[in-house]
Amino acid sequence: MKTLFSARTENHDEPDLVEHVQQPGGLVADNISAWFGDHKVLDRVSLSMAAGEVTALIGPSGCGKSTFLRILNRMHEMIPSASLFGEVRLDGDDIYAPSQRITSARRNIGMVFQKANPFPAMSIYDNTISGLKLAGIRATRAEKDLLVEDSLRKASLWDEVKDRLEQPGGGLSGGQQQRLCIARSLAVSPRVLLMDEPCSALDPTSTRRVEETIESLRGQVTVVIVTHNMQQAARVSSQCAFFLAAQNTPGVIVEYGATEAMFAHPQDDRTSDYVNGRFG
Ligand SMILES: Nc1ncnc2c1ncn2[C@@H]1O[C@H](COP(=O)(O)OP(=O)(O)OP(=O)(O)O)[C@@H](O)[C@H]1O
Repeated sequence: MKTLFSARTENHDEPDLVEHVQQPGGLVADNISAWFGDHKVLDRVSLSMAAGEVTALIGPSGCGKSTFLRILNRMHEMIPSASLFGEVRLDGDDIYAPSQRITSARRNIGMVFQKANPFPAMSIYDNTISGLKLAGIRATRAEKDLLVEDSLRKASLWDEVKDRLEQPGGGLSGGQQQRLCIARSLAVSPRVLLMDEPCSALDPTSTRRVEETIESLRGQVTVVIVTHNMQQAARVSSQCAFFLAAQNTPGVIVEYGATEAMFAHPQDDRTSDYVNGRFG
């Protein structure tokens, strides 16, 4: 992913024009435990998410997949009662180290939510680049034009909206709004994109478009996606982690590996039961 724009870095007061290239990052979660108050919801979960690959997190409701995802970009700590133990490293750098700014984690590790959340009254153009200001990135109009087109193309939305970029984002269909949110995340050139059930509110056609978008991002950004849809996990991911929380116990990863192998020859009976729809 290569984008030309000016960046205000955390160490400089003045923006300077840089050729900004962000490669996909390898993400490692090491020994993660998490709590809401004294309710422990994850127990010593470790997972490597390979750079440029798509990793799917699957498992029944309530086993801690979304909590784990939020820990990967420091959103968990926004919940007042929430706490965690363990380490998350992006290409070896601990994102929770005291020297690391939360804004830097968010910039490098973007997130797309279950429900599309564009700014409804803001134009499609401005929605796409709305993350730049927050990320401290400045760009000229010409650079923004390039970035808007590039991001909307990556999100497979450009052809549908190129003639109405000044119209409000809220006027798009649900599926288009979700792809607009993906474009908005991509515009700040993240190294990792987290997706929390991004298709659960979409019809089959929109779901297919989002899956095509995910497929096209392979190699450009590391994707971690939570999904309840086993077919979707099989279609889009190369790696898969199966989470499970047995009754009244915190969530753990039961099995992790190449998606194809996990679906064809699961090692654990519980994985087999889940991927074959026998529970959950
Ligand atoms: N904000 C919160 N406050 C208190 N408890 C929470 C909060 N968010 C989640 N939990 C609890 O943490 C546990 C894990 O929830 P989480 O949403 O991470 O699971 P999940 O596997 O993503 O579920 P789903 O597939 O239904 O989205 C559940 O017991 C849930 O009730």
